[in-house]
Amino acid sequence: MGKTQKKFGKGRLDQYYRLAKEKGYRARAAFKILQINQKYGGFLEKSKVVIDLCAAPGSWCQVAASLCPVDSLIVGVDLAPIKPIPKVITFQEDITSDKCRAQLRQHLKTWKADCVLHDGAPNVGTAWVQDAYTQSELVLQSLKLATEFLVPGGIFVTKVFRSKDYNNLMWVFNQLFNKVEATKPPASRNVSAEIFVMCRGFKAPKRIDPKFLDPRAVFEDLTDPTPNYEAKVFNPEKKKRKRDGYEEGNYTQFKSMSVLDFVKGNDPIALLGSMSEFKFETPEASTEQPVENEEAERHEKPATLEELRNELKTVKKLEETSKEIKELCKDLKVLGKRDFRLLLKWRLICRSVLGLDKKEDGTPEPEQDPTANMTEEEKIEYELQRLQDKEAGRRKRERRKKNEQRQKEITRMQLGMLNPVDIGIEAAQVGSDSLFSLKEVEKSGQLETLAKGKMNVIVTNEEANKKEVEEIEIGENSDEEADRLEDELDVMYEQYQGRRAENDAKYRAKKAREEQPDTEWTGFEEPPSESDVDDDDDGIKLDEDYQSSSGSESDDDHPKPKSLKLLTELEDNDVKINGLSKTAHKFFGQSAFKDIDGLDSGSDSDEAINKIVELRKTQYKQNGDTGDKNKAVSDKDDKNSFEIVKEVKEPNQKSWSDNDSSDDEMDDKEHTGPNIDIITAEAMTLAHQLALKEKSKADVVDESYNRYSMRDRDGLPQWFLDDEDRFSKPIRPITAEAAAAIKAKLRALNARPIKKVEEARARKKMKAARKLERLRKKSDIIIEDPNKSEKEKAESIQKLMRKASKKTTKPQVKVVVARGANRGIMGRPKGVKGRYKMVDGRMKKEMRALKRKAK
Ligand SMILES: C[S@@+](CC[C@H](N)C(=O)[O-])C[C@H]1O[C@@H](n2cnc3c(N)ncnc32)[C@H](O)[C@@H]1O
Repeated sequence: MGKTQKKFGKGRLDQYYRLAKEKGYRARAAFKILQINQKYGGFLEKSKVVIDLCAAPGSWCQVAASLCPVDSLIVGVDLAPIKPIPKVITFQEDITSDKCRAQLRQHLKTWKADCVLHDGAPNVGTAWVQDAYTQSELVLQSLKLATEFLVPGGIFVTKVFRSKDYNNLMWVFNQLFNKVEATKPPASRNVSAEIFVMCRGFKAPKRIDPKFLDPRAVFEDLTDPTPNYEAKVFNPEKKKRKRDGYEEGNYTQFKSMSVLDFVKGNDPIALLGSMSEFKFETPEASTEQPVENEEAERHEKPATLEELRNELKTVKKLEETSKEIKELCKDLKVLGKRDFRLLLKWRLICRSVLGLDKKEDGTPEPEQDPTANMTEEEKIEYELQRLQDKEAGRRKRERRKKNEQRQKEITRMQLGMLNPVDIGIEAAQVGSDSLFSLKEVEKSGQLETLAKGKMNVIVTNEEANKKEVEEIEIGENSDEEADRLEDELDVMYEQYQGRRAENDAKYRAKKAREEQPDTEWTGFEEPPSESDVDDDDDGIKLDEDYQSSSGSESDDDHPKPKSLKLLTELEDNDVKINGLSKTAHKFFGQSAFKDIDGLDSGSDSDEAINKIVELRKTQYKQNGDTGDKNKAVSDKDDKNSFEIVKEVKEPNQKSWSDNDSSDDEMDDKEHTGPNIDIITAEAMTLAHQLALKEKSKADVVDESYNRYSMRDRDGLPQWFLDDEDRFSKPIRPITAEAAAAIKAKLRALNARPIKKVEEARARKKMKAARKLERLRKKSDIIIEDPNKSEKEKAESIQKLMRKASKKTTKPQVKVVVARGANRGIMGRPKGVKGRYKMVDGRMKKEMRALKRKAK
């Protein structure tokens, strides 16, 4: 594929771009210096020595060469190589290096420059590694060279960017030049932040204060010679939020602050989101990144250093300030939602210990018993309210837990994970109360001990209860707050995803794909009726997949409502059908149990299982006898598996045995399943293995029960789940044959002629056919001519054929490249006869670009 050059960025194909091409300038930047030169009285025409700093590709040098007096000296330097320009000396060097200065000196000898031009911009050349300087520093470096090489009264033209350094630079220019003016030539795009500064009348002082040319002094010291950090801590100035970049004076990504600021601050979420570290130091010691301390501002009396130290001591001493909390504070950027929640809970504790907890409106919370001033009746009411709130909180937690459980169950059902545990025994009971529940261990505070390997420590019931009570108490106070914060975090993540979707088309496409239901695994699906497919949206389809997995009988027994929602379906999960739990009922409702009558009538399970075994045996026999096409893929299947049961093939159903040879006979029209094209080496490997019977359907199903499929997603933050989905997936083996097959397939695909070629061929064929037709007609007329003898007729037809088969050659147009002696000439180039066409390297690209634009 040809590399298409981006020509539309910043509207590259503007008039100056075209004009530069026309005039043979190497860059449109040439017009900037032309316009500056024109505005300031044609200083280039009077300059006998010109230095062009950061000159590549060389358009400013070209302009200088054309405008400066004939015998003038023009020297251009750049990090990137510059192709030779007549009358210009160029070399490749970093303008900030001593080598560059030495080389300039060598070229200039004893002369001084009338004019120093500088159009440098870091990271636009090819030498990325060396481009370490910022624009402002580069300007200062060029000024340094200018001061060394300029004649008194000389001119310095430089490019600066609108930034906070702009004023400082202007200040320095004004110290060294008589007239300093900023200008933006029309050729400079409005969208660009660049401005050109015209410095005239170099003062050429005998001694220049090195500070003027020292970036540290110019960009920092001038703005704030003696920063008073202490003042910043105790009387933090209100900073304006910079929505368009880094905070002023803060260009580092790593931000740390005192943990006290976090505890006392009003917006813990914002701090958790923006900071990298909370230090266990007083704010005094962590002044590198002064932050807004609104709390301190709100206080009438700012805390003294001594008070801060005491507060920090108290916080450190707290039992809750565990090792884990300290660890979490060290790197906030890697924390997950659970960690944030821990930190926020811990913050609330610290706040209550420091007596900082205040209501939103600022009124202090009553510190003593709130019922102290109440009447007996009020006390009872208060107590009732408290208990009600407590109960509501408990119910809310329970509800959430139940929902999570339900979600888990749905996922299991969707994955087809039906095992004895799920039949009759609801998975809910296995979750949190199980013996090895880490949550329980964590709650009882034994996680650390377990992690160290001391398994013999046993928690007494009393201790565990005490801890639990404490936890609940803390939880109750902060639960609402934590819920709110959790919701906020979720919203923030959603917003982030939204922003990403806005900017990233690939991401949007991926999300859209993810939202499509997975069509490859149809499970035990019944063929959906046409109306179902047409009417229902994705959500309902999911619902129906789920429904259909319960087999066709269930359809008869319980007529399926059209828009049955999944949640409503599961809400009455406890309902018993035919003495079985709903899950069990669904399991036995699959088509595998279709022919077992006893099941529906509620016969006992032993009887049902006996029937299944019986049925399996007969099916097995049948398969063996008749060599049934639909027999299970492998005979070495596990004895207990149901694969061996003859599959009732529905016309629309696509099954694993589709790759059997019998399928060749299947009518294509009938086959309405998805036409799956094998495009990955993994899939091809699997297909080979299945075709060669190296693997059975059961193996494939078995393999799908891996550590990735049983992933517990409950309570995990979405960002984490997203990451897991991206990176934590099984690596399927591929064989060399499969890889070769896919490669060959792709090669064949690439070798296919593109549509245009195919069309051209067809046109050619059509023309030939038409020509033949015409010939036939003409020869018919000749044959039917009664006035001609047979000989004459034969001659005429032969003549006709000769004429038709004669190749018509188009007159050749000679292509002359406008290079060397032919460059820029008008009229016919020397030694060229006949038709010719002048071309240059750029023309082709330009024409293509124009066509593209016109399109
Ligand atoms: C906008 S281009 C200059 C265009 C030039 N005036 C022209 O008309 O062709 C900026 C140039 O600055 C150069 N540059 C950036 N940092 C440099 C450095 N430290 N030393 C020398 N050249 C540098 C880049 O290599 C790049 O070619």
